[in-house]
Amino acid sequence: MTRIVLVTAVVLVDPDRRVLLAQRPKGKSMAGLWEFPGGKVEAGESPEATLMRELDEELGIVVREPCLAPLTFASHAYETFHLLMPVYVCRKWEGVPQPLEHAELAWVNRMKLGDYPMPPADLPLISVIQDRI
Ligand SMILES: Nc1nc2c([nH]c(=O)n2[C@@H]2O[C@H](COP(=O)(O)OP(=O)(O)OP(=O)(O)O)[C@@H](O)[C@H]2O)c(=O)[nH]1
Repeated sequence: MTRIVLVTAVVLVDPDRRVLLAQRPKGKSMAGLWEFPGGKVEAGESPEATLMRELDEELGIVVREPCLAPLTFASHAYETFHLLMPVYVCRKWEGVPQPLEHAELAWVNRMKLGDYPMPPADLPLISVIQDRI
C-alpha cells in the first residue's frame, strides 16, 4: 500500500489572465521544474490554511480564504508516495509575488503553459486551466 501525501496548490490568475508558475530550486526533488505554489498539508491544518501559509512563506502575499475557489485536483502515483493535490484558483491577493523559496517566478499566458517543464502530476492540469480560467 502506498502512502497518500496531501498537497494543496493554487493557480494565481492576474488581470491579463496569466497564471503564476514557480520554478523548483536546486537541491530539491524535481529541481528546475515549474509548479503551482503550495505545499504539504500539515497535521491539524485545513487545506485552505496550508495555502494561505505557503503563499505567505513562498511568495510573500496575503490571500483571504474566500478568495480561494476549488478548481480541480491532481492524483498521481510517484515512486515513493501517491500525491493527492486539490488545486484552487485565486484572482485576488495583497502584495506582489516574490520568489522567496523558488529559483524564479513566471507569469505565463495559459496557452503557453505547455512550454514549461512541470512535475508529471501537473500535466493533466494544463488543459483544465486552459478551459476553465
Ligand atoms: N506545491 C506544489 N507541489 C507539487 C506540485 N506538483 C507536484 O507534483 N508537487 C509535489 O508535491 C510535493 C509538495 O511538497 P512541498 O512543496 O511541501 O515540499 P518540497 O517541495 O520540499 O517536497 P519534497 O522536497 O519533499 O519533494 C512535492 O513532492 C512536489 O514535488 C505543484 O504543482 N505544486
